[in-house]
Amino acid sequence: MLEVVHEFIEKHQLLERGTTVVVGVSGGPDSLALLHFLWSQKERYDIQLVAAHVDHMLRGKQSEEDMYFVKHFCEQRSIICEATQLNVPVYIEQTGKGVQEAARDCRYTFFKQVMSKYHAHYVALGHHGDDQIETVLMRLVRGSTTRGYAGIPVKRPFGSGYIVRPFLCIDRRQIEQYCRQNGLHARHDPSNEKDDYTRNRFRHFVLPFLKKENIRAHEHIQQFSEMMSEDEAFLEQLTKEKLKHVADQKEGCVRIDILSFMSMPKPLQRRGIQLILNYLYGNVPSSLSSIHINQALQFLKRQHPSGVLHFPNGLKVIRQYEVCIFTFQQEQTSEYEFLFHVPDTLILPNGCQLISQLVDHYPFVEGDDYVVFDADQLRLPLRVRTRNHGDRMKVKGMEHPKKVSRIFIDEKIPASERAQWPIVEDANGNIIWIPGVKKSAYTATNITKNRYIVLHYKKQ
Ligand SMILES: Nc1ncnc2c1ncn2[C@@H]1O[C@H](COP(=O)(O)OP(=O)(O)OP(=O)(O)O)[C@@H](O)[C@H]1O
Repeated sequence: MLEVVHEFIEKHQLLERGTTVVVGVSGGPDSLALLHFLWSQKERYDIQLVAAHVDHMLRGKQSEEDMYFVKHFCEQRSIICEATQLNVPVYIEQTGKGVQEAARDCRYTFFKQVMSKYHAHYVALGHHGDDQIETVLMRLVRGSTTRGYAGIPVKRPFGSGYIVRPFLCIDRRQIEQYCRQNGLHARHDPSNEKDDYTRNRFRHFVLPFLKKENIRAHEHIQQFSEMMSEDEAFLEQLTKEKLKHVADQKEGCVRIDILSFMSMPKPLQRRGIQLILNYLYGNVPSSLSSIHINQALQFLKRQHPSGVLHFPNGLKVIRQYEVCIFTFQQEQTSEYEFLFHVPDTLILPNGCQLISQLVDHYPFVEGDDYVVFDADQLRLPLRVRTRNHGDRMKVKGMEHPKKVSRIFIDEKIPASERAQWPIVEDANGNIIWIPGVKKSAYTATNITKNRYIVLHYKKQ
């Protein structure tokens, strides 16, 4: 086992000579073996060690005992130990995060503090080859991004240096063997047994089958993960270069030229969307998934020239003809004007739809979201646009045209929505309908004909 790990460290340049390594030690077999391994090899690598342990205060007395266990283990070997108790339950209450995510947040913040205190270059963690199998399979089954399918990275930037995982090349069985050979009696975390965590179900049901097929399955999955990471890094770089020509970003807003974007090869389109989302979110929310990337791609491809997609945390994807804008900005001042054919479905920048239909009898539809016109009286084509200064409409049942601005006020349309509200006019420039608000005098009065145009305003 030792040689395999040495080769792996060498291959990925996981440890630089003369540096300090913080080892995250939970007290379980994996991280205890890692600490012991690096301690026994510290002359070979010329490294200083600091063990870092976090009691997440989730398992009462038992997790406190884990902390004393790690401290004692380090004392016996003169290893510096930084141990702390962090109140994860309170953090969960404050943030509403899940237990695993919350514990991880707290732990990683502590690792950064320890790193900075000791000017360390590395945080070494005890993830191993079986963790890798579980992670890759779980992501394939649940769906993830291309970067996600690559699984757990061997080395990634973190704080003032890197997180490294020297044990990804070996599996649980080899670690247990190492523990036995070196007389290491690790602590036992009962939450690893429960089948109510997805990971544990993969561990208990899928892994034994794979190991039976091939005892070295972890090596192959690790190779797959490394190949995926390399391919991904290359394609991401390529995407970044291409994006420079089709997108521009300013003040938390990205604008892309749709035609040029869609002329990029498909694998770059997908990564392009991912990069834009990474850039805008900074920390991509967990509610964002590959489904959103697919949605955005479909949205760019479809026939309709306009519309809005709503993504988590208030991010909007707005399509306006040949341009698509990704933005968190609330106020969209942009005016619009669209031709509105019959029949057609128009998706408006406010996310609502306008649907037109030609029917052969008078439809008895009610409310301000529907309007019916006599097809022989209406001058086509229709247009849908935002309001203009001085707009007036002949309101049904009123003698004089009424100012559109007055109608908005009387109908209590929120001021913030008026600039984006659709107004429908005929080919003569007469306003024939304010969808969802008011009908005009141009609506059909004779109900015995056989050609009517029905317009429907479908709110989100
Ligand atoms: N409470 C903790 N304090 C410090 N480091 C931790 C802690 N929990 C996990 N780690 C680090 O993160 C790695 C992965 O954690 P994970 O919870 O997936 O595994 P684990 O079951 O805790 O592994 P181990 O056998 O090391 O206990 C651990 O191997 C260890 O390096």
